[in-house]
Amino acid sequence: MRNIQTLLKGIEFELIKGDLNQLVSDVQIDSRQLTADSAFIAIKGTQMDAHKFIPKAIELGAKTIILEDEPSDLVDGVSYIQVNNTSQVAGLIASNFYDNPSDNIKVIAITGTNGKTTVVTLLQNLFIKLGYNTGALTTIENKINNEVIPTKLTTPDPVTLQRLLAEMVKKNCSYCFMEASSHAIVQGRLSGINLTGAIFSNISHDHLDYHGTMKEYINAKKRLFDTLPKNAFALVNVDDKRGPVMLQNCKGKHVTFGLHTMANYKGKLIDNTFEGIQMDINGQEAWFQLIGSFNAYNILTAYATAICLDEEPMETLQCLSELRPARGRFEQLVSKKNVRGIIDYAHTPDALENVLETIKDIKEDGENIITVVGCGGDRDKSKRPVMAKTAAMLSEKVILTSDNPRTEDPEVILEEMMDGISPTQERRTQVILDRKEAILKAVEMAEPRDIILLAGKGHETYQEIDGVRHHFDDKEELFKAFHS
Ligand SMILES: CC(=O)N[C@H]1[C@@H](OP(=O)(O)OP(=O)(O)OC[C@H]2O[C@@H](n3ccc(=O)[nH]c3=O)[C@H](O)[C@@H]2O)O[C@H](CO)[C@@H](O)[C@@H]1O[C@H](C)C(=O)N[C@@H](C)C(=O)N[C@H](CCC(=O)O)C(=O)O
Ligand SMILES: Nc1ncnc2c1ncn2[C@@H]1O[C@H](COP(=O)(O)OP(=O)(O)OP(=O)(O)O)[C@@H](O)[C@H]1O
Ligand SMILES: N[C@H](CCC[C@H](N)C(=O)O)C(=O)O
Ligand SMILES: [Mg+2]
Repeated sequence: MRNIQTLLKGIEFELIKGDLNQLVSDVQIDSRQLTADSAFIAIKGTQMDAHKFIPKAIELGAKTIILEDEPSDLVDGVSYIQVNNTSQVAGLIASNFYDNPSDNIKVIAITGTNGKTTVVTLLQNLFIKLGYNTGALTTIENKINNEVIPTKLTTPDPVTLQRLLAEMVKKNCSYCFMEASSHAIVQGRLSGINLTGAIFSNISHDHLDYHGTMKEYINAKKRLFDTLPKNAFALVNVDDKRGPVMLQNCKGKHVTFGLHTMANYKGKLIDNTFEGIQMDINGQEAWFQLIGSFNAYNILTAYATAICLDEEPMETLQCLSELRPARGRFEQLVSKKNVRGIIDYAHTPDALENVLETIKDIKEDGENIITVVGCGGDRDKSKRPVMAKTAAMLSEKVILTSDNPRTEDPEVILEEMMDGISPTQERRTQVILDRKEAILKAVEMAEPRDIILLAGKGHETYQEIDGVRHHFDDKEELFKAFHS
């Protein structure tokens, strides 16, 4: 139990009614999770205004309400605290409730359109190898050492995030590596975290449905660096023209990496094969088990981060070279007929282009690429024709199929993808709505040595249709198709 005064440390507020010495048993932003004597933070979200749940919250036992708008009825025995922006202070309140966990664990957050999960996974596995208890918050799952905690978000909500950090501190973790999605940064899910470092991977077309314009999307990512403390490091990719933009108003220690630009950490891709990549990092050559030229960036990022955290260069390289890729990122299966299947989470135009370019670089003449791809519903519609066009430009054959339609009509999503296909490409493009059928068709069409790319769903083990997640796993379907 903590008293309200402790929870509000460092926050501007007004006590409308009640007692600041009141004890709080828990903090929640979701009225459905409330228990007796908890504090409810009413957030104005994108779908609804949680102020309407305040009466329900009190009924369920909330004794403290943190809000923006004063309600007409004030209930006796309940403390009402008014703040400017509940969404932005939720993390601070939760941090105070959990005893400011990020003062006792080094938290490093990575933002960028692509590569976050890969880098966080590399870093967690690297630091475990280096002997540390380490946590990781990723799109795939949250982890405390090897313990898996399932998640539905890339960056947890602000209260869950602080609770997870507190759990990591309890389990003696020295580090937490986490993804900071642009949604999370804008919604203040990271507030209350005292960051040790922030990383920028890259930025390209995504999430314009949410941010509106590329400028706003870039600004969202930049906010992570604008608010970084002086003693933290800011590690940015200077091959991306937005890398230097991230550093413009950043008080932290500026550190750069790149493959093509002068940087503190300089990498060079030497060889790129279906088994791995050979690269030079600051004058030292090493072999890595991740595939694809874009992974040279992810490896360089993990290396640079480790050195920023005072690890020894040779030991770091040695451990990195032993690591496997994250689930659903360029995972390969080869059939008896010698068809290569690749499962990859490319769900943005840039990722799809990178992964296809890399396959083209590695493959031999005469080997055809068959790409199976869809686009998610309730997500940036403007990606749809671009991703279809990219697939058609860089593959011999394309099957457009369903991804996670969520609340949208998958036929409409496919029509919007088809808008990106030119009349000449149409002859090499098929539309098969059922993803399982699409995968079967690709396998049926493939000749020995052809390459099938299943893009967009990577590690996901579900297909979300009308709000319901049905079991679906690209890797499982490909395996079955290869053996049927
Ligand atoms: C668009 C978006 O980002 N939405 C996130 C946001 O919810 P919201 O602002 O829309 O909330 P809302 O549904 O309007 O509800 C407002 C408030 O009412 C509360 N509520 C709601 C119902 C109820 O009965 N009682 C109650 O108290 C909710 O807990 C919330 O605090 O804040 C919630 C808590 O943090 C998130 O769960 C929710 O993620 C939704 C499910 C989502 O799909 N988000 C995606 C777009 C997302 O965040 N993606 C990024 C990754 C993108 C990437 O990897 O590229 C991520 O970080 O996962
Ligand atoms: N550094 C990179 N640059 C460009 N593309 C990349 C990079 N790393 C990975 N990719 C591509 O992006 C896909 C997603 O990678 P990853 O899951 O690591 O990114 P993410 O940033 O975590 O994505 P999300 O926004 O879904 O959390 C990969 O499957 C690959 O196709
Ligand atoms: N984190 C990304 C994942 C997209 C994955 C793709 N399979 C889709 O459903 O669109 C998002 O929420 O936009
Ligand atoms: Mg991710």
